[in-house]
Amino acid sequence: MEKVEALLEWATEKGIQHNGILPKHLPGRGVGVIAIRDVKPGEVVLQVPTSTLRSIDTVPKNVRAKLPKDLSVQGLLAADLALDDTDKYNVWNAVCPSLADFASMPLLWPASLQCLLPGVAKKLLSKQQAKLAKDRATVGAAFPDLDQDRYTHGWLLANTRTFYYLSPARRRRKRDDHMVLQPVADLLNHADAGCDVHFGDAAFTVRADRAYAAGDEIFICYGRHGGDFLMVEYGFDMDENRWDEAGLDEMVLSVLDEKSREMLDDRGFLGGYVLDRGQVCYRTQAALRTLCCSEREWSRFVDGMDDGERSQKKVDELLVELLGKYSTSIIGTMEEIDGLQEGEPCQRGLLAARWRHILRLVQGTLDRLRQDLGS
Ligand SMILES: C[S@@+](CC[C@H](N)C(=O)[O-])C[C@H]1O[C@@H](n2cnc3c(N)ncnc32)[C@H](O)[C@@H]1O
Repeated sequence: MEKVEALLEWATEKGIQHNGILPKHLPGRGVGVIAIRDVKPGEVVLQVPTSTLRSIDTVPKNVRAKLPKDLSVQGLLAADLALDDTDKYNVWNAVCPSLADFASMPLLWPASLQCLLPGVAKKLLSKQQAKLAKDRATVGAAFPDLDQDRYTHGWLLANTRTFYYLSPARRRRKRDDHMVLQPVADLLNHADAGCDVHFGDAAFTVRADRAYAAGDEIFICYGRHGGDFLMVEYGFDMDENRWDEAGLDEMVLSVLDEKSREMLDDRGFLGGYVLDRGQVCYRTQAALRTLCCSEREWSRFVDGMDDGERSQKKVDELLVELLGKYSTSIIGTMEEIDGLQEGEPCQRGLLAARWRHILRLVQGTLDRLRQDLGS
């Protein structure tokens, strides 16, 4: 762990205070941060002065001047990371993942695995691909000699390690312009609940949300993200995630006729169907109800004037039928993944894990519905 020690020495010189914690390699999670003694709830474990951030403001003028103003901040930070040939950030860079370490990101998977992603993840991936292609073309036009892999590496670092910091000087700028990179804090891994974090004008502060024993990993929460988002944006999924959701668009849309689609589109309810650990979303209830009651009754339901009780049994029966079919198709996809040789084991493993988590959500709902229906 010499690199980590060098980073901590460099960080301390820059005024970064770490208290009772240490970065450590953790199986399956790259580098993370662990407690090295018992930590009490509320204790400040890390403080990173805002003077150490890499942001839109620290990109050298010679880089910024060559790039158009409408380039995304992610694209700009990526250009800075890829073009930087000074040794200013060497110690920090040495602890960051290499391009090969990003193998689990679906963006880098072979197309044969990408096409087996769940629908929600596929949509997220296609937006991400378009964003990268746009940034790459813009930066490539200004810096034609820039190596593509170096740019992709910088782009993925910016994608997975930026924080949102509303700096006083830039309050009026658009949301994305507040993305910043910060040393040491960028080593904290994600959990669905984690330490309390606060960005003040002077520093980013991480406080223990609970007691940690020596050896426990210290997490922060990157946001209330479901597994599809975590997989595409960060390259991992979690076995336990209270915010996880399973997308149901393909399954629900496949049974809607033209008339139902029109009714739903008119009221802004076409697509975006999900279920989580507790329930099937209201949008799904509205969509399936178009097939289970009169148009008048449906309008009253979406206007909030009818609780839908009269049509609930029919909706639940339809759901049981659809979720049953969905389970069967997920099991088929998992068997297909199992027989594949394409891509790297970590890629196939993540894809299979994602489907396993979706299947668990779907089957949990199925069990509940069957119990309610007494079937
Ligand atoms: C901000 S960095 C955290 C530090 C990172 N682990 C490293 O090695 O530098 C975010 C990346 O960490 C990994 N990560 C974060 N939380 C994770 C978790 N709960 N399980 C697995 N990987 C995680 C993912 O690769 C993600 O893209």
